Amino acid sequence: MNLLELDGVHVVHRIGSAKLFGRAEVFALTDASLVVDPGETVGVVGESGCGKSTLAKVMVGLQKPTRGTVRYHGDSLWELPAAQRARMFGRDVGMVFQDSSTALNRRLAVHRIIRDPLDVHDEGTAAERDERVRELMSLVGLPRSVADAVPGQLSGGQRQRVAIARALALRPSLLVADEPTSALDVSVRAQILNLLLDLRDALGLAMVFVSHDIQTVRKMSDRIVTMYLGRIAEEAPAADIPDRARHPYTRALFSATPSLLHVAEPIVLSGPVPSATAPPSGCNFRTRCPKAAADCATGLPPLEGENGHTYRCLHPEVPEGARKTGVSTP
Ligand SMILES: Nc1ncnc2c1ncn2[C@@H]1O[C@H](COP(=O)(O)OP(=O)(O)OP(=O)(O)O)[C@@H](O)[C@H]1O
Repeated sequence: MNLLELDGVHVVHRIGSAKLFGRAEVFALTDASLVVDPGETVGVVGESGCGKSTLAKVMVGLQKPTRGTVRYHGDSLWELPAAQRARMFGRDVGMVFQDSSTALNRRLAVHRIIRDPLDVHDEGTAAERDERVRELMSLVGLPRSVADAVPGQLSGGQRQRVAIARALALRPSLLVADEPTSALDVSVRAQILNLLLDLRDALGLAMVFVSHDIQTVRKMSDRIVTMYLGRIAEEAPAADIPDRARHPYTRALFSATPSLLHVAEPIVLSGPVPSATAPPSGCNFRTRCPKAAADCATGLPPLEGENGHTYRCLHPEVPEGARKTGVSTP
């Protein structure tokens, strides 16, 4: 059974006021279907505003889908009673956010922050909780000397270690990390990424790793999902990305880093990213796609592909030819 399954999930935000300038709809996530299996790492990558954080929030139950189903261990989460849903998410899914300086309660000492989920879920005796906090601090490489410090007294890297310890307190099966290193100094990033990899292996965690840094996503992930303007463009085993990528957006994203995708010239996308309030009809990438044709404007491209490598594109790249010549012609 899948650990987590998203089936046709849409998230639409209604913004504005009917009295002032009128209401608008923001299509933050459109028809997202995705499975996370026990023990695997799924990397989610895409430009700013493409819906990565929305997808992460849906996965941890912080965002209710406007439409579609989220199943955890086969149970449809939003059909469960609220208390049961909260218990399930609280216990079995941990989340680490981008900016630990705002995600952690700045008035609480480190040991209280890490202990909080144990208290909320009434886990063990007081002595067992204290012991678990000591164990978690050691697991994430925090010295005992910072147990009484408040977040403001810690370095950015130490704060992120506290956030990771708290997320792991209840021994979750899944850790969702949303840009966990983008607020950190470059020198500290590798340490936190290595820590996440070590913890994943030691604890057998499934992990969803969200980032706009494609190099990092590629290093961390078993499978990679590329997102564009609220939609999943392509999903593939990490070994297929970028060389065997079929969606032009995936290739464009990776061609910006020549060490990852060798093309004669980077594929420069034309025009701005359209607004999420008025995404283009048909394939929403067509207004910037080097391979766009007239048929891309009508209807959502069907999901194509096999063996865990799927994409939505009517004119996909042909990997062999593409590897030799860059972007192939439509
Ligand atoms: N609460 C909200 N109300 C209105 N619009 C929202 C809300 N949350 C997100 N959005 C919009 O939904 C879209 C997707 O946002 P999201 O934060 O998921 O993207 P992202 O890929 O994580 O971006 P970034 O990399 O910049 O964090 C964007 O257009 C964003 O402005």
